[in-house]
Amino acid sequence: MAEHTARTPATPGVLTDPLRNRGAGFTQAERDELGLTGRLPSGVLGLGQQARRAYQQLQAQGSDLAKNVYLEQLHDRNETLYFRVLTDHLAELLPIVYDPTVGEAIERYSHEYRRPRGVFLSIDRPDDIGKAFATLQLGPEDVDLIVCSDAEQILGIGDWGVGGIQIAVGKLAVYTAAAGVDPARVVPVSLDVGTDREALLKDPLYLGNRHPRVRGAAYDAFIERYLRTASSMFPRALLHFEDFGPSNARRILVTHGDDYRIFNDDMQGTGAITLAAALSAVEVGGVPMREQKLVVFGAGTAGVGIADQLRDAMVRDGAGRRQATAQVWLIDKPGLLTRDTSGLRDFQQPYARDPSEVAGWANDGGGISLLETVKQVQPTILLGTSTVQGAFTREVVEAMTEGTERPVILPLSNPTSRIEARPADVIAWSRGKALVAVGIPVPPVEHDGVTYRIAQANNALLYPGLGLGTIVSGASKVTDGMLLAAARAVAGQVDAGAPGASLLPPVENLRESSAITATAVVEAAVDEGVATRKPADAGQAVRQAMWEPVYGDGSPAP
Ligand SMILES: NC(=O)C1=CN([C@@H]2O[C@H](COP(=O)(O)OP(=O)(O)OC[C@H]3O[C@@H](n4cnc5c(N)ncnc54)[C@H](O)[C@@H]3O)[C@@H](O)[C@H]2O)C=CC1
Ligand SMILES: CC(=O)C(=O)O
Ligand SMILES: [Mg+2]
Repeated sequence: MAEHTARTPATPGVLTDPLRNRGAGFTQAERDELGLTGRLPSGVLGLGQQARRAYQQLQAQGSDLAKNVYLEQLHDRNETLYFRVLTDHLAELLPIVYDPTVGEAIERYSHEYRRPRGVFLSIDRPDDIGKAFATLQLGPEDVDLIVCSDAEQILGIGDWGVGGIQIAVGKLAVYTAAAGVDPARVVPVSLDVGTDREALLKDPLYLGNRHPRVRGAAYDAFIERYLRTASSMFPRALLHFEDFGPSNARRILVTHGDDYRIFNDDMQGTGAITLAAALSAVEVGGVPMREQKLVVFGAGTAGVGIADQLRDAMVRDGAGRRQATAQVWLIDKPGLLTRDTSGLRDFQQPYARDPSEVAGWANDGGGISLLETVKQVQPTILLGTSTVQGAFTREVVEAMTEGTERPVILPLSNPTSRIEARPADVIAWSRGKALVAVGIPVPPVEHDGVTYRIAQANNALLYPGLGLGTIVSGASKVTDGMLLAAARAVAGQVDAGAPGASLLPPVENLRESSAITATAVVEAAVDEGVATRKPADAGQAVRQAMWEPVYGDGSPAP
């Protein structure tokens, strides 16, 4: 077979650089100037026309996964066009580029693979971290944000090895579409430490490291090296951690949170968006925050991250710290967690109950159940972060409704196949009393003549604004005060009191909502003394910083 030689016809670089490529959007003058003469059909389309054509092509795809793949290919060809399509149809396309379809794309990564996006760092080649980042050819001032994942706990679907790069890509797409974070200044990273999923290890097409997950000192050293290298090469970058396993997620944040500008979305972002939903619910339900009683079903990264933030909110509302901690009950695989539960993890310990307190509770030998706990405790809030579909049964919801006037029920597990209860069932079983939020987009529910809009308590409603505020303020870290400010800003955008009203703002308004959240975060960063930039008008600074999907000269596209 003939080898390609140096005489192979070249594709002009600008057509293969998604950040600069405009395809048929290049004007004749631009084509001449950029060496594209004769390399495109004669017609010149405006960005709006290109976006309409791309949207039509998208509609022709036969499944959500095919739409995700189509959009990723567009992303790799022309980022401005990709983001124009995404922002024009944000509510419709968020579930395609992000939760829940991104879960499928991750599972299918090695099979659907077209071309790489991001930086792939391997635990087998730790010396290459700096070299890999250097290939980006970006300077110390050029990066605002890096999202990394080691993919041990992707959404609710577990360990997906190198496919986890797509959660970093998806999270970054949302940062840009929802909050205008500049896509030229972000980097998705896969931290490939191996995988424990047999099916991947045996799959001949699997593209990641073909060995079990490396744990212990070698893992910690790899993470530390990543943090050191990323933050010394890109000192302004916010380092977002996504979908790590529970013990690593927490340990990394606790160990390094004071030294690096780290944000863990599954703990902090999820905690803050759930706090926002709870703040809205408290307005409706009338029970003050300091008196809330929270049962967490699924006491992992997200569940305990949320518990911590709700406990802190109770303390700020006047409860003593011990008291507030005692108003949280954690349930995991062994049932209600008590101090004598074996295998209790360190972050669960503060909430473990005294065994004498629950000695008289029903225990079938398999532990104290969710239903028994709800009956005994009469909680005001029930949280699901377990990945166990259907765990919130009719009996559980009815017991919640008997115990409190307006129960707050939050089945937050993703994707759809993992949700603890369907919102329509929760509304029906609670006779319209429950205040509900879930992790994925769901249509409104009709019950007894009322239309219930179901809030999407997904961290995507909060982290883009939080990240933008962190970038605009140049905050040296993400403080609890910034998280609280973000939660309050999100909650402040809704009036949850009207019948059937949502607890959180709609995704349709995400760009505006993120701007409001980012402004509050900038102000909090200044107040907390961590801002390195202190704009006189935070709102104006945020809006000016928001990247728009338009071509070069910034003029609106036809
Ligand atoms: N809505 C949102 O914004 C977010 C939702 N999540 C969702 O929350 C879920 C959990 O995620 P992570 O906390 O990251 O995972 P994780 O693995 O850290 O936590 C899950 C916990 O549920 C427990 N669990 C499993 N089966 C159980 C059972 N039968 N009974 C009681 N507990 C059980 C596990 O032992 C573990 O402690 C996922 O579905 C994820 O998609 C996570 C982050 C954000
Ligand atoms: C939304 C998200 O971060 C998760 O489900 O893991
Ligand atoms: Mg996550």
